[in-house]
Amino acid sequence: MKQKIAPSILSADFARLAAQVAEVEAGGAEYLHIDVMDGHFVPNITIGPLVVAALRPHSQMVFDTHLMIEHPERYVADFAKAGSDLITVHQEACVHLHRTIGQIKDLGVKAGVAINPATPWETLRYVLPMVDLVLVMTVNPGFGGQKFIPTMMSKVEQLATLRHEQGWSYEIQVDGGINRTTAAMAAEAGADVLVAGAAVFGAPSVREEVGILRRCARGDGDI
Ligand SMILES: O=C(CO)[C@@H](O)[C@H](O)COP(=O)(O)O
Repeated sequence: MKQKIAPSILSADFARLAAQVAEVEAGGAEYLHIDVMDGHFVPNITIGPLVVAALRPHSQMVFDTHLMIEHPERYVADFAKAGSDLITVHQEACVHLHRTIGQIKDLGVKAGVAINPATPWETLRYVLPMVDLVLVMTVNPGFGGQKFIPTMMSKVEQLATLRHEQGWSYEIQVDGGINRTTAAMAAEAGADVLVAGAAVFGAPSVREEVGILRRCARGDGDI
């Protein structure tokens, strides 16, 4: 299986954001992971729909918007209008998760659901048939450059098994601490989409690192 690579712009040089996005796209990244943080659900504050809309004309990648915000239902329409192709909300931030996922799909974009490290995947049991993506956080959300939590791989394995057994179609995404080593671990567990911030944007060649991570995920070594 060929894993998709989703560079996280959280670790990009924001003064050269469009150029950095172009570099990862030239490197073959399929998704652009856009981390939206509100200073409430997570301690950090990042960007809003204006930045998504500004980048949209510059890229053909799937705009994968990860909302780490409280009351995401208030903002999903703005992010869809700005050009997001996929909007992921946190289970922990949604009082009415089923309704919010339905709201995202009604906007004509793909819907994802994310879980923090302490959240069991079983909490998603009744929304798994309706989501396009499940994001298993492999760090506690809020910051780039944190250490991968390997025990999260059992969630990935169980979600992959359940998908197979039930004939569901969600992609499994991992996010946090993904590098040349952990990319292989996540792929082995069954992850389809690998988010990577520091590993991509901190690399000597941003463009080449996308392909290197993909090859590492496939077990082809770190060259
Ligand atoms: O959502 C988040 C952090 O909350 C991530 O998308 C990070 O941006 C990943 O960064 P690295 O751990 O790959 O540096």
